[in-house]
Amino acid sequence: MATHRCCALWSYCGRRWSRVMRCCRLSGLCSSWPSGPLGARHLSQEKPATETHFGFETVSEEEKRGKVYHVFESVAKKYDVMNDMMSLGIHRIWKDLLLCKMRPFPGTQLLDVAGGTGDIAFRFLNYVQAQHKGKQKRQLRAQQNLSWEEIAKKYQNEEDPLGGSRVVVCDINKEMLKIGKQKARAQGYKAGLAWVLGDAEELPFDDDKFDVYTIAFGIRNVTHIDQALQEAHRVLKPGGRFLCLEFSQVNNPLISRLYDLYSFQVIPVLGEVIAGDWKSYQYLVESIRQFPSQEEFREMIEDAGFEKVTYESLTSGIVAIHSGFKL
Ligand SMILES: COc1cc(O)cc(C/C=C(\C)CC/C=C(\C)CC/C=C(\C)CC/C=C(\C)CC/C=C(\C)CC/C=C(\C)CC/C=C(\C)CC/C=C(\C)CC/C=C(\C)CCC=C(C)C)c1O
Ligand SMILES: C[S@@+](CC[C@H](N)C(=O)[O-])C[C@H]1O[C@@H](n2cnc3c(N)ncnc32)[C@H](O)[C@@H]1O
Repeated sequence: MATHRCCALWSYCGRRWSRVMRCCRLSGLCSSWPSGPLGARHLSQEKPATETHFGFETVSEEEKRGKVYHVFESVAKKYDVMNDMMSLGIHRIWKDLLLCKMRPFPGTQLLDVAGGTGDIAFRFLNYVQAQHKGKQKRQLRAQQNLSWEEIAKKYQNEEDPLGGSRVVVCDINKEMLKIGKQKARAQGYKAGLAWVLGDAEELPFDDDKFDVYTIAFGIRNVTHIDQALQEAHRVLKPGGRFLCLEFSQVNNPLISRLYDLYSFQVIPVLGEVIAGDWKSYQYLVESIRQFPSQEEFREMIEDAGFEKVTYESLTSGIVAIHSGFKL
Protein backbone atom coordinates (compact mmCIF):
# COMPACT_ATOMS: atom_id res chain seq x y z
CA MET A 1 0.00 0.00 0.00
CA ALA A 2 3.02 2.23 0.56
CA THR A 3 3.77 1.88 -3.17
CA HIS A 4 0.23 2.89 -3.96
CA ARG A 5 0.43 6.01 -1.78
CA CYS A 6 3.83 6.94 -3.23
CA CYS A 7 2.60 6.59 -6.81
CA ALA A 8 -0.51 8.60 -5.99
CA LEU A 9 1.53 11.40 -4.43
CA TRP A 10 4.00 11.52 -7.28
CA SER A 11 1.24 11.47 -9.84
CA TYR A 12 -0.61 14.23 -7.93
CA CYS A 13 2.49 16.50 -7.85
CA GLY A 14 3.09 15.90 -11.55
CA ARG A 15 -0.44 16.83 -12.50
CA ARG A 16 -0.56 19.89 -10.25
CA TRP A 17 2.66 21.07 -11.88
CA SER A 18 1.42 20.53 -15.40
CA ARG A 19 -1.76 22.44 -14.51
CA VAL A 20 0.28 25.40 -13.20
CA MET A 21 2.35 25.29 -16.37
CA ARG A 22 -0.74 25.14 -18.58
CA CYS A 23 -2.22 28.21 -16.85
CA CYS A 24 1.05 30.10 -17.10
CA ARG A 25 1.49 29.23 -20.75
CA LEU A 26 -2.05 30.40 -21.48
CA SER A 27 -1.47 33.69 -19.68
CA GLY A 28 1.91 34.15 -21.39
CA LEU A 29 3.70 34.22 -18.03
CA CYS A 30 6.09 31.40 -18.37
CA SER A 31 8.27 31.74 -21.42
CA SER A 32 11.36 31.71 -19.22
CA TRP A 33 10.07 29.31 -16.56
CA PRO A 34 11.72 25.98 -16.05
CA SER A 35 9.55 23.07 -17.06
CA GLY A 36 9.62 20.77 -14.00
CA PRO A 37 9.26 20.74 -10.24
CA LEU A 38 13.03 20.76 -9.77
CA GLY A 39 13.38 23.87 -11.89
CA ALA A 40 16.67 22.84 -13.50
CA ARG A 41 15.63 22.11 -17.05
CA HIS A 42 14.74 24.38 -19.92
CA LEU A 43 11.25 24.47 -21.49
CA SER A 44 12.39 22.83 -24.68
CA GLN A 45 13.26 19.71 -22.69
CA GLU A 46 10.61 17.12 -21.95
CA LYS A 47 8.84 17.02 -18.56
CA PRO A 48 9.75 13.78 -16.75
CA ALA A 49 7.21 11.06 -17.44
CA THR A 50 5.13 10.66 -14.29
CA GLU A 51 5.19 7.08 -13.11
CA THR A 52 2.26 4.98 -12.05
CA HIS A 53 1.44 1.30 -11.92
CA PHE A 54 -0.09 -1.10 -14.38
CA GLY A 55 -0.74 -4.16 -12.24
CA PHE A 56 2.61 -4.81 -10.51
CA GLU A 57 4.57 -3.06 -13.28
CA THR A 58 5.80 0.52 -12.95
CA VAL A 59 5.06 2.45 -16.14
CA SER A 60 4.61 6.03 -17.30
CA GLU A 61 1.08 7.44 -17.20
CA GLU A 62 0.89 7.52 -20.99
CA GLU A 63 2.01 3.91 -21.17
CA LYS A 64 -0.64 2.89 -18.62
CA ARG A 65 -3.40 4.54 -20.64
CA GLY A 66 -2.33 2.64 -23.76
CA LYS A 67 -1.93 -0.67 -21.94
CA VAL A 68 -5.36 -0.42 -20.27
CA TYR A 69 -6.89 0.40 -23.64
CA HIS A 70 -5.20 -2.61 -25.18
CA VAL A 71 -6.39 -4.95 -22.37
CA PHE A 72 -10.06 -4.13 -22.90
CA GLU A 73 -9.76 -4.04 -26.68
CA SER A 74 -8.31 -7.54 -26.46
CA VAL A 75 -10.84 -9.03 -24.00
CA ALA A 76 -14.01 -7.27 -25.27
CA LYS A 77 -15.43 -10.21 -27.26
CA LYS A 78 -14.94 -12.68 -24.37
CA TYR A 79 -15.57 -10.17 -21.57
CA ASP A 80 -19.03 -11.36 -20.54
CA VAL A 81 -18.33 -15.08 -20.71
CA MET A 82 -15.08 -14.60 -18.77
CA ASN A 83 -16.92 -12.81 -15.97
CA ASP A 84 -19.39 -15.65 -15.62
CA MET A 85 -16.62 -18.25 -15.66
CA MET A 86 -14.28 -16.48 -13.23
CA SER A 87 -16.95 -15.67 -10.68
CA LEU A 88 -19.33 -18.58 -11.37
CA GLY A 89 -21.97 -15.92 -12.02
CA ILE A 90 -21.41 -14.12 -8.70
CA HIS A 91 -20.64 -10.82 -10.49
CA ARG A 92 -24.31 -10.77 -11.54
CA ILE A 93 -25.42 -10.78 -7.90
CA TRP A 94 -22.98 -7.93 -7.07
CA LYS A 95 -24.38 -5.89 -9.96
CA ASP A 96 -27.98 -6.60 -8.88
CA LEU A 97 -27.06 -5.43 -5.38
CA LEU A 98 -25.70 -2.19 -6.82
CA LEU A 99 -29.10 -1.56 -8.40
CA CYS A 100 -30.87 -2.42 -5.13
CA LYS A 101 -28.74 0.15 -3.37
CA MET A 102 -29.44 2.76 -6.03
CA ARG A 103 -33.21 2.22 -5.92
CA PRO A 104 -33.80 4.35 -9.03
CA PHE A 105 -37.26 5.73 -9.62
CA PRO A 106 -39.03 6.63 -12.88
CA GLY A 107 -37.28 9.80 -14.06
CA THR A 108 -33.79 8.99 -12.73
CA GLN A 109 -30.97 10.20 -15.00
CA LEU A 110 -28.05 7.78 -14.68
CA LEU A 111 -24.50 8.09 -15.95
CA ASP A 112 -22.69 4.74 -15.97
CA VAL A 113 -18.99 5.44 -16.42
CA ALA A 114 -16.64 2.69 -17.65
CA GLY A 115 -19.94 1.04 -18.51
CA GLY A 116 -18.33 -1.35 -21.00
CA THR A 117 -20.77 -3.91 -22.35
CA GLY A 118 -23.77 -2.38 -20.58
CA ASP A 119 -24.45 -4.72 -17.62
CA ILE A 120 -25.35 -1.90 -15.23
CA ALA A 121 -27.34 0.05 -17.84
CA PHE A 122 -29.50 -2.96 -18.78
CA ARG A 123 -30.20 -3.71 -15.12
CA PHE A 124 -31.16 -0.06 -14.61
CA LEU A 125 -33.60 -0.12 -17.56
CA ASN A 126 -35.21 -3.35 -16.29
CA TYR A 127 -35.52 -1.89 -12.81
CA VAL A 128 -37.11 1.44 -13.78
CA GLN A 129 -39.42 -0.22 -16.27
CA ALA A 130 -40.67 -2.63 -13.59
CA GLN A 131 -41.06 0.29 -11.16
CA HIS A 132 -43.00 2.33 -13.69
CA LYS A 133 -45.31 -0.58 -14.54
CA GLY A 134 -45.95 -1.19 -10.85
CA LYS A 135 -46.78 2.47 -10.30
CA GLN A 136 -49.11 2.50 -13.30
CA LYS A 137 -50.91 -0.61 -12.04
CA ARG A 138 -51.34 0.87 -8.58
CA GLN A 139 -52.78 4.05 -10.09
CA LEU A 140 -55.22 2.09 -12.23
CA ARG A 141 -56.28 -0.05 -9.28
CA ALA A 142 -56.96 3.11 -7.31
CA GLN A 143 -59.36 4.30 -10.05
CA GLN A 144 -62.11 1.79 -9.31
CA ASN A 145 -64.73 2.86 -11.85
CA LEU A 146 -62.76 2.59 -15.10
CA SER A 147 -64.13 0.41 -17.89
CA TRP A 148 -61.85 -2.16 -19.55
CA GLU A 149 -61.68 0.14 -22.65
CA GLU A 150 -60.41 3.00 -20.53
CA ILE A 151 -57.83 0.74 -18.89
CA ALA A 152 -56.64 -0.58 -22.29
CA LYS A 153 -56.42 2.99 -23.61
CA LYS A 154 -54.32 4.10 -20.66
CA TYR A 155 -51.89 1.23 -21.26
CA GLN A 156 -51.67 1.91 -25.02
CA ASN A 157 -51.22 5.67 -24.62
CA GLU A 158 -48.21 5.14 -22.40
CA GLU A 159 -45.45 6.67 -24.53
CA ASP A 160 -42.51 6.25 -22.22
CA PRO A 161 -42.39 2.91 -20.39
CA LEU A 162 -39.40 4.23 -18.42
CA GLY A 163 -41.29 7.19 -16.99
CA GLY A 164 -38.59 9.59 -18.22
CA SER A 165 -35.55 7.65 -16.95
CA ARG A 166 -32.42 7.70 -19.06
CA VAL A 167 -29.02 6.02 -18.86
CA VAL A 168 -25.84 7.11 -20.59
CA VAL A 169 -23.08 4.49 -20.85
CA CYS A 170 -19.72 6.20 -21.11
CA ASP A 171 -16.54 4.23 -21.80
CA ILE A 172 -13.12 5.01 -23.21
CA ASN A 173 -12.95 1.81 -25.24
CA LYS A 174 -14.61 1.55 -28.67
CA GLU A 175 -14.53 -2.26 -28.69
CA MET A 176 -16.28 -2.60 -25.32
CA LEU A 177 -18.97 -0.13 -26.46
CA LYS A 178 -19.37 -2.03 -29.74
CA ILE A 179 -20.08 -5.28 -27.88
CA GLY A 180 -22.45 -3.41 -25.55
CA LYS A 181 -24.41 -1.98 -28.47
CA GLN A 182 -24.65 -5.42 -30.10
CA LYS A 183 -25.97 -6.87 -26.84
CA ALA A 184 -28.51 -4.04 -26.52
CA ARG A 185 -29.77 -4.68 -30.04
CA ALA A 186 -29.99 -8.44 -29.48
CA GLN A 187 -31.83 -8.05 -26.16
CA GLY A 188 -34.19 -5.32 -27.41
CA TYR A 189 -32.93 -2.35 -25.36
CA LYS A 190 -33.31 0.91 -27.26
CA ALA A 191 -35.33 3.60 -25.50
CA GLY A 192 -33.64 5.63 -22.80
CA LEU A 193 -30.15 4.35 -23.60
CA ALA A 194 -27.20 6.26 -25.07
CA TRP A 195 -23.59 5.22 -25.67
CA VAL A 196 -20.82 7.80 -25.38
CA LEU A 197 -17.09 7.39 -25.96
CA GLY A 198 -15.36 9.30 -23.18
CA ASP A 199 -12.73 9.36 -20.47
CA ALA A 200 -13.73 9.14 -16.78
CA GLU A 201 -11.03 11.73 -16.07
CA GLU A 202 -12.51 14.28 -18.47
CA LEU A 203 -16.19 13.55 -18.89
CA PRO A 204 -17.84 15.04 -21.97
CA PHE A 205 -20.88 16.28 -19.98
CA ASP A 206 -22.05 19.56 -18.46
CA ASP A 207 -22.00 20.23 -14.72
CA ASP A 208 -24.96 19.17 -12.53
CA LYS A 209 -26.52 16.89 -15.13
CA PHE A 210 -27.17 13.45 -13.57
CA ASP A 211 -29.04 12.08 -10.54
CA VAL A 212 -26.78 9.06 -10.18
CA TYR A 213 -23.23 8.26 -11.27
CA THR A 214 -22.15 4.61 -11.26
CA ILE A 215 -18.81 3.02 -11.98
CA ALA A 216 -18.52 -0.78 -11.73
CA PHE A 217 -15.13 -2.48 -11.95
CA GLY A 218 -13.89 0.60 -13.80
CA ILE A 219 -12.17 3.00 -11.44
CA ARG A 220 -9.29 0.56 -10.76
CA ASN A 221 -8.24 1.02 -14.38
CA VAL A 222 -8.23 4.81 -14.38
CA THR A 223 -4.83 6.55 -14.23
CA HIS A 224 -5.86 9.44 -11.94
CA ILE A 225 -8.56 8.13 -9.62
CA ASP A 226 -8.82 11.48 -7.79
CA GLN A 227 -9.48 13.25 -11.10
CA ALA A 228 -12.22 10.73 -12.02
CA LEU A 229 -13.85 11.26 -8.61
CA GLN A 230 -13.82 15.04 -9.08
CA GLU A 231 -15.42 14.61 -12.48
CA ALA A 232 -18.10 12.39 -10.93
CA HIS A 233 -18.81 15.18 -8.44
CA ARG A 234 -18.94 17.84 -11.16
CA VAL A 235 -21.50 16.07 -13.40
CA LEU A 236 -23.86 15.10 -10.56
CA LYS A 237 -26.78 17.37 -9.66
CA PRO A 238 -26.78 18.69 -6.09
CA GLY A 239 -28.36 15.84 -4.13
CA GLY A 240 -27.02 13.34 -6.67
CA ARG A 241 -25.45 10.03 -5.68
CA PHE A 242 -22.13 8.41 -6.48
CA LEU A 243 -22.02 4.61 -6.41
CA CYS A 244 -18.94 2.53 -7.06
CA LEU A 245 -18.70 -1.27 -7.25
CA GLU A 246 -15.08 -2.34 -7.15
CA PHE A 247 -12.76 -5.07 -5.93
CA SER A 248 -11.62 -4.45 -2.40
CA GLN A 249 -9.76 -5.99 0.53
CA VAL A 250 -10.60 -9.41 1.94
CA ASN A 251 -10.45 -9.31 5.71
CA ASN A 252 -10.71 -12.99 6.61
CA PRO A 253 -7.15 -14.47 6.45
CA LEU A 254 -8.30 -17.95 5.37
CA ILE A 255 -10.56 -16.66 2.60
CA SER A 256 -7.80 -14.25 1.61
CA ARG A 257 -5.30 -17.15 1.18
CA LEU A 258 -7.79 -19.16 -0.90
CA TYR A 259 -8.74 -16.10 -2.93
CA ASP A 260 -5.08 -15.34 -3.66
CA LEU A 261 -4.51 -18.92 -4.74
CA TYR A 262 -7.56 -18.80 -6.94
CA SER A 263 -6.64 -15.39 -8.37
CA PHE A 264 -3.04 -16.11 -9.26
CA GLN A 265 -3.28 -19.82 -10.09
CA VAL A 266 -6.67 -20.08 -11.79
CA ILE A 267 -7.76 -16.75 -13.30
CA PRO A 268 -4.86 -16.27 -15.76
CA VAL A 269 -5.30 -19.90 -16.84
CA LEU A 270 -9.01 -19.27 -17.50
CA GLY A 271 -7.98 -16.11 -19.38
CA GLU A 272 -5.64 -18.08 -21.58
CA VAL A 273 -8.04 -20.98 -22.20
CA ILE A 274 -11.20 -18.94 -22.82
CA ALA A 275 -9.95 -15.62 -24.17
CA GLY A 276 -6.49 -16.64 -25.39
CA ASP A 277 -5.12 -13.86 -23.22
CA TRP A 278 -3.11 -14.69 -20.10
CA LYS A 279 -1.59 -11.22 -19.71
CA SER A 280 -4.87 -9.28 -19.49
CA TYR A 281 -6.08 -11.57 -16.72
CA GLN A 282 -2.78 -11.33 -14.91
CA TYR A 283 -3.26 -7.56 -15.07
CA LEU A 284 -6.78 -8.03 -13.64
CA VAL A 285 -5.58 -9.89 -10.53
CA GLU A 286 -2.58 -7.59 -10.03
CA SER A 287 -4.65 -4.43 -10.39
CA ILE A 288 -7.05 -5.78 -7.75
CA ARG A 289 -4.15 -6.00 -5.28
CA GLN A 290 -3.04 -2.43 -6.07
CA PHE A 291 -6.43 -0.90 -5.38
CA PRO A 292 -6.89 0.89 -2.03
CA SER A 293 -8.75 -0.72 0.85
CA GLN A 294 -12.38 0.07 1.71
CA GLU A 295 -11.34 2.78 4.23
CA GLU A 296 -8.69 4.35 2.02
CA PHE A 297 -11.07 4.56 -0.91
CA ARG A 298 -13.75 6.07 1.34
CA GLU A 299 -11.30 8.86 2.21
CA MET A 300 -10.52 9.47 -1.45
CA ILE A 301 -14.23 9.85 -2.20
CA GLU A 302 -14.57 12.34 0.65
CA ASP A 303 -11.52 14.26 -0.65
CA ALA A 304 -13.36 14.70 -3.95
CA GLY A 305 -16.13 16.56 -2.10
CA PHE A 306 -18.70 13.83 -1.50
CA GLU A 307 -20.60 13.64 1.77
CA LYS A 308 -22.23 10.87 3.78
CA VAL A 309 -19.72 8.44 2.30
CA THR A 310 -20.34 4.82 3.29
CA TYR A 311 -19.43 1.41 1.98
CA GLU A 312 -20.64 -2.16 2.16
CA SER A 313 -18.29 -5.10 1.72
CA LEU A 314 -19.70 -8.05 -0.21
CA THR A 315 -18.49 -11.68 -0.34
CA SER A 316 -16.02 -11.20 2.53
CA GLY A 317 -14.68 -7.97 1.01
CA ILE A 318 -13.82 -9.43 -2.41
CA VAL A 319 -15.79 -6.42 -3.63
CA ALA A 320 -17.32 -3.35 -1.98
CA ILE A 321 -19.95 -0.83 -2.92
CA HIS A 322 -19.06 2.75 -1.97
CA SER A 323 -21.72 5.42 -1.87
CA GLY A 324 -21.51 9.19 -1.51
CA PHE A 325 -23.70 12.23 -2.08
CA LYS A 326 -23.10 15.62 -3.66
CA LEU A 327 -24.79 17.92 -1.16
C1 LIG B 1 -9.00 -7.43 -17.81
O1 LIG B 1 -9.83 -6.91 -16.83
C2 LIG B 1 -11.01 -7.50 -16.61
C3 LIG B 1 -11.49 -8.52 -17.38
C4 LIG B 1 -12.71 -9.09 -17.09
O2 LIG B 1 -13.20 -10.09 -17.86
C5 LIG B 1 -13.47 -8.63 -16.02
C6 LIG B 1 -13.01 -7.61 -15.24
C7 LIG B 1 -13.85 -7.14 -14.10
C8 LIG B 1 -14.27 -8.27 -13.23
C9 LIG B 1 -15.51 -8.70 -12.98
C10 LIG B 1 -16.70 -8.03 -13.53
C11 LIG B 1 -15.73 -9.88 -12.08
C12 LIG B 1 -14.66 -10.97 -12.24
C13 LIG B 1 -14.64 -11.97 -11.17
C14 LIG B 1 -13.51 -12.39 -10.49
C15 LIG B 1 -12.18 -11.83 -10.73
C16 LIG B 1 -13.60 -13.52 -9.55
C17 LIG B 1 -14.07 -13.17 -8.20
C18 LIG B 1 -13.94 -14.35 -7.37
C19 LIG B 1 -14.92 -15.04 -6.73
C20 LIG B 1 -16.34 -14.63 -6.72
C21 LIG B 1 -14.57 -16.29 -6.01
C22 LIG B 1 -13.55 -16.06 -4.96
C23 LIG B 1 -12.83 -17.26 -4.53
C24 LIG B 1 -12.56 -17.60 -3.22
C25 LIG B 1 -13.06 -16.88 -2.05
C26 LIG B 1 -11.69 -18.72 -2.91
C27 LIG B 1 -12.32 -20.01 -3.21
C28 LIG B 1 -11.41 -20.65 -4.13
C29 LIG B 1 -11.40 -21.95 -4.40
C30 LIG B 1 -12.35 -22.90 -3.81
C31 LIG B 1 -10.38 -22.47 -5.36
C32 LIG B 1 -8.99 -22.35 -4.75
C33 LIG B 1 -7.98 -22.47 -5.84
C34 LIG B 1 -6.95 -23.35 -5.80
C35 LIG B 1 -6.67 -24.22 -4.65
C36 LIG B 1 -6.06 -23.42 -7.00
C37 LIG B 1 -6.18 -24.74 -7.79
C38 LIG B 1 -7.58 -25.07 -8.17
C39 LIG B 1 -7.94 -25.57 -9.41
C40 LIG B 1 -6.98 -25.76 -10.52
C41 LIG B 1 -9.40 -25.87 -9.66
C42 LIG B 1 -10.06 -24.72 -10.35
C43 LIG B 1 -11.23 -24.31 -9.55
C44 LIG B 1 -12.24 -23.57 -9.99
C45 LIG B 1 -12.36 -23.07 -11.39
C46 LIG B 1 -13.28 -23.23 -8.97
C47 LIG B 1 -13.70 -21.78 -9.03
C48 LIG B 1 -14.21 -21.41 -7.69
C49 LIG B 1 -14.87 -20.28 -7.42
C50 LIG B 1 -15.19 -19.25 -8.47
C51 LIG B 1 -15.25 -20.06 -6.02
C52 LIG B 1 -16.64 -19.51 -5.85
C53 LIG B 1 -17.17 -19.75 -4.49
C54 LIG B 1 -17.42 -18.88 -3.49
C55 LIG B 1 -16.91 -17.48 -3.41
C56 LIG B 1 -18.24 -19.34 -2.37
C57 LIG B 1 -11.78 -7.01 -15.53
O3 LIG B 1 -11.32 -6.00 -14.82
C1 LIG C 1 -13.88 -4.34 -16.07
S1 LIG C 1 -14.67 -3.33 -17.25
C2 LIG C 1 -16.18 -2.92 -16.45
C3 LIG C 1 -17.34 -2.87 -17.40
C4 LIG C 1 -18.71 -2.78 -16.74
N1 LIG C 1 -18.81 -1.61 -15.91
C5 LIG C 1 -19.04 -4.02 -15.94
O1 LIG C 1 -19.26 -3.89 -14.74
O2 LIG C 1 -19.08 -5.10 -16.51
C6 LIG C 1 -13.74 -1.86 -17.11
C7 LIG C 1 -14.10 -0.82 -18.15
O3 LIG C 1 -13.45 0.40 -17.80
C8 LIG C 1 -13.17 1.08 -19.02
N2 LIG C 1 -12.20 2.15 -18.74
C9 LIG C 1 -10.91 2.03 -18.39
N3 LIG C 1 -10.35 3.25 -18.23
C10 LIG C 1 -11.33 4.16 -18.47
C11 LIG C 1 -11.39 5.58 -18.45
N4 LIG C 1 -10.32 6.32 -18.15
N5 LIG C 1 -12.55 6.17 -18.74
C12 LIG C 1 -13.65 5.45 -19.04
N6 LIG C 1 -13.65 4.11 -19.09
C13 LIG C 1 -12.51 3.47 -18.79
C14 LIG C 1 -12.67 -0.03 -19.91
O4 LIG C 1 -12.66 0.34 -21.25
C15 LIG C 1 -13.64 -1.14 -19.57
O5 LIG C 1 -14.74 -1.13 -20.43
